[in-house]
Amino acid sequence: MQPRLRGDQAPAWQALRAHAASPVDLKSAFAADPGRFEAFSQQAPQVFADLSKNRIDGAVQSLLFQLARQCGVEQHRDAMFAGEAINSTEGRAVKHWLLRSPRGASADPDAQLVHATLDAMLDYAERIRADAAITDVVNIGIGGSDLGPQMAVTALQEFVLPGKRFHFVSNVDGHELAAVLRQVRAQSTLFLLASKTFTTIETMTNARSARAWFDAQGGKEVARHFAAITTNVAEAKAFGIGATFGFWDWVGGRYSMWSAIGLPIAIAIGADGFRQLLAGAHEIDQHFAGAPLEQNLPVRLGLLDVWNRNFLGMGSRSIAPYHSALRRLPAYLQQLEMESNGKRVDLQGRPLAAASSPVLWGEPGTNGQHAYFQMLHQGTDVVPVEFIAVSRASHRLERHQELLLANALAQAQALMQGRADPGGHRDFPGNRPSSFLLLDELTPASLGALVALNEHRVFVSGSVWGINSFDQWGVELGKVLATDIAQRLESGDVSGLDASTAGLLRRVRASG
Ligand SMILES: O=P(O)(O)OC[C@H]1O[C@H](O)[C@H](O)[C@@H](O)[C@@H]1O
Repeated sequence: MQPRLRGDQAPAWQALRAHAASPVDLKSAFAADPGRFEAFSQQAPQVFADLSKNRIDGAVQSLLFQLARQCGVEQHRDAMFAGEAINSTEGRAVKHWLLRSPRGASADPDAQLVHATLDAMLDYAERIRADAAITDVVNIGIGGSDLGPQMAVTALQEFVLPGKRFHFVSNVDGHELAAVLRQVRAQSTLFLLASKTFTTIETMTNARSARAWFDAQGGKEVARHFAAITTNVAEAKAFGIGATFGFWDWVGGRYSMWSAIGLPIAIAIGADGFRQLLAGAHEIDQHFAGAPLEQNLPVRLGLLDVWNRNFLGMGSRSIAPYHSALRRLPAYLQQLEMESNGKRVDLQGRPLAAASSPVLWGEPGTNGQHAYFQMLHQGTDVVPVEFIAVSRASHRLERHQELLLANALAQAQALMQGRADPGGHRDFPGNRPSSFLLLDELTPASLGALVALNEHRVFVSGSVWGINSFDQWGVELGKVLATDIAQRLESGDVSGLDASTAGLLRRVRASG
């Protein structure tokens, strides 16, 4: 692939800077243009998006599309879908999209393998679903081997098979595993050991402790109670596990819920449900691959993220899902965006001249309103908010859904409009941007689409920033140092350590 132009070196960047010097005032923009909502909203597969409450106008939007074209975002996208090794620092292709490509739809050489593994994984999931003796499924994994399955099983609780409980153990903190082990019995529990590398210290420690507990409980038939999901099948076999499901180095951890890492989801919602999740994501893949930039929602969202970050100087984005089942979505999106785009050098290893990933954070609405929305309305920092709402509820309780949706709409309106009050304390400045994503219903398909939409928007902003969104070297140093410190905690040796680490280590040992 041709080297691409980094966003800050593209001609459109300077033109956007000029526009940012006199940015849009939202209230006057709505007053001046009755067509603003139509112009800045769109229905994409499964997801409707209203971007009109962002501080953009037609000129900014078209410059952003120029920026994307000048940076070669389309060629970069096409290279990903062609299976090129765009994860250049690891020399890997990026093909999570292939995991949701329907049988026969892709000519990629790995397509058959993907479907054979998917079939085997879904068969296994159906067998576990039919096995009434298994009442508890404990997923042991961290990062991408935890957040996706946990987020999706939580989000799709309405679709979860009654009679099975799902637990997620990620932290090396033994309190987490101990709390789960107190609730389950060896003979009725299935442990899923999920780790792309099968070397992650948290997961291996939890896996060994779970296995020791199982043996101590007199657990029989280990192969029936432990399964593994990994790209490192040899290591999993060495652990003495029965069923092992593989995936491949071209699936990034944070992009892996579509692979066998999704096994807890498949057990929870069944093979058909899992296929719908994949189908929803595939709809967005096709949209991203084929829609013109001007009507391409992941492109529009990714460019908006660039605009807010680089031109309006907004350092964070708040995620506000107005559906309590989406409560793990902010955590999921944190890894997706911040591990992908939290980089400070470009593809050639040169320091970036412009800011990259914002900080993502958030809690479900309406809870957040009673906690930190104060800051969103009146704080000194302007934080763009992404509202995610679902039109139809799956419960029949009266009034709740209307009130929930009314609050989502009202918060977006209040951020935009503000309210003048010369008293100071009661003054709302307004002109605070937000986007509003709307799903008709929360289903496996719409969740799949929502997640894929976010994957691709992260691709787009990362592409404009000229970074590798698919490596994560920044997590390595802490892991190496923790291994050294773990040994020192045993031995008490503080030689060569900085004074702070040495002092803390002594204190921890003295009170431990
Ligand atoms: O699936 P594993 O190999 O156990 O990795 C689990 C997680 O840990 C790593 O440190 C990375 O930061 C994540 O991207 C990854 O998802």
